Amino acid sequence: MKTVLIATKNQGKVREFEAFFAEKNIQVKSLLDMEEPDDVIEDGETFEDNAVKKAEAIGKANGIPVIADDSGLEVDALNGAPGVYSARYAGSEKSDEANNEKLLRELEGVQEENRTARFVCALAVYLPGNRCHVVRGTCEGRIAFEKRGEHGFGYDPLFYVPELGKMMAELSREEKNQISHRANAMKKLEADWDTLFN
Ligand SMILES: O=P(O)(O)OP(=O)(O)OP(=O)(O)OC[C@H]1O[C@@H](n2cnc3c(O)ncnc32)[C@H](O)[C@@H]1O
Ligand SMILES: [Mg+2]
Repeated sequence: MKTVLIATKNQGKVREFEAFFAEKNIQVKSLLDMEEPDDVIEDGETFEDNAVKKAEAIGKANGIPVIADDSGLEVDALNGAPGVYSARYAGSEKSDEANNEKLLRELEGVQEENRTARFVCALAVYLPGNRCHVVRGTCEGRIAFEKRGEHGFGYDPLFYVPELGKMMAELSREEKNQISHRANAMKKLEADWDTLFN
């Protein structure tokens, strides 16, 4: 069976990629399966910069096809914050709980109609010997006033998806994988699938 290495240490992302690739009969590995993966410093100005940096560093070190995901949340009332700083919004220890609390604090007093936001996902594909290919997917929504839902990860309990009338964290993995920023980025890669993994 073909294998793709996802250059991430985020278990939530890994589970979503496993569901995507199960359909294609491609096995998913991640940095969580490796003993001492290289640490890649995410100091890019854009999601794309960081995704390419992660994919190239891990791909070159291992000599196999790699997909890296750099993602985050852009909130309009906060001028696009937390953006590329989404993982460490509330501090260097990367806590989803603390990030969500900070987001609610920063949006105190902001009315529902002004709480528009989007999830963004840049996916970079590295194939040995080739230059990285990068795509972007987004998902539009609104930041709620309190957390709801048990599924997903990260900012999902605060992200309301108007077209479904539910929070992202209220969607099953299958439902999220139809509409998410990651799903929309994966759809853009689909066209290149045959060349990427033949
Ligand atoms: O860099 P890797 O190892 O992939 O893992 P990470 O968790 O550090 O991932 P990022 O650098 O891409 O930071 C993404 C941030 O955006 C959040 N995020 C990304 N995708 C999300 C999703 O589908 N739902 C909720 N939050 C998400 C996530 O919780 C992080 O806080
Ligand atoms: Mg990261």
